[in-house]
Amino acid sequence: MIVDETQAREWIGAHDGFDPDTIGRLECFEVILRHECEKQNLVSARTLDEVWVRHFVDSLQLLRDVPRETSTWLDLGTGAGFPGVALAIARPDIAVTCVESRALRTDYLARVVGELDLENCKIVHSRLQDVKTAEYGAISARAFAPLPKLLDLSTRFSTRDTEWRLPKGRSAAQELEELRGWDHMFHVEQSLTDADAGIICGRLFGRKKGKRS
Ligand SMILES: C[S@@+](CC[C@H](N)C(=O)[O-])C[C@H]1O[C@@H](n2cnc3c(N)ncnc32)[C@H](O)[C@@H]1O
Repeated sequence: MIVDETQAREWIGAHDGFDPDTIGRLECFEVILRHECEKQNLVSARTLDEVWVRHFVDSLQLLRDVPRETSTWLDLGTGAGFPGVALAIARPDIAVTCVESRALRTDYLARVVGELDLENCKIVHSRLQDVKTAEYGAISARAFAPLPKLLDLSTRFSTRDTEWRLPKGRSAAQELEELRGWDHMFHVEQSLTDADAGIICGRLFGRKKGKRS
């Protein structure tokens, strides 16, 4: 378990799958995030004492067991940049598309992308419902929507090979247990940043025949 900011930095710095500039870019991202938090409500105030654990590691742990050749990633409701922008920083070889409906947030996200020169990160200002359908190698969503609604909205971006990574906090096991009407190979993985939190991981094959809920 990663419990403090020092451990979080060490975990990221020691990760041989991440870009060598990851720590430096995350430091720049942190500066912009803190500055922006004085102007708009982006993350809960108490998590600003633990940005590296609660946001950076919490985002980057989603790369665990994602095949190295994965080249496209869709992040739903990116908000302050999590997990989408953090993933784009650590993995410049993945084209990350971040969808966010609120203009104040996408203006800020576009500034982050510009200042960090993140050529692999595309910010889409739109409701997810209005985004053009395309297939992605991986899909993530943190604090976006309850699982059935999330799948309803985003299954059109998935193939049978798409890796889903859905941090769900304490409700992960229950949300998965209660999911009905979908063929999937999801399971819950323990979060590295919170002993009580889980991440729904795996693949989605589509709706069960004849089911609508
Ligand atoms: C609770 S925040 C989570 C933000 C970020 N993923 C995080 O974990 O820090 C949910 C975000 O999803 C965005 N959102 C909600 N519904 C959306 C939709 N239909 N399409 C795109 N973005 C949406 C909201 O504007 C908000 O920024």
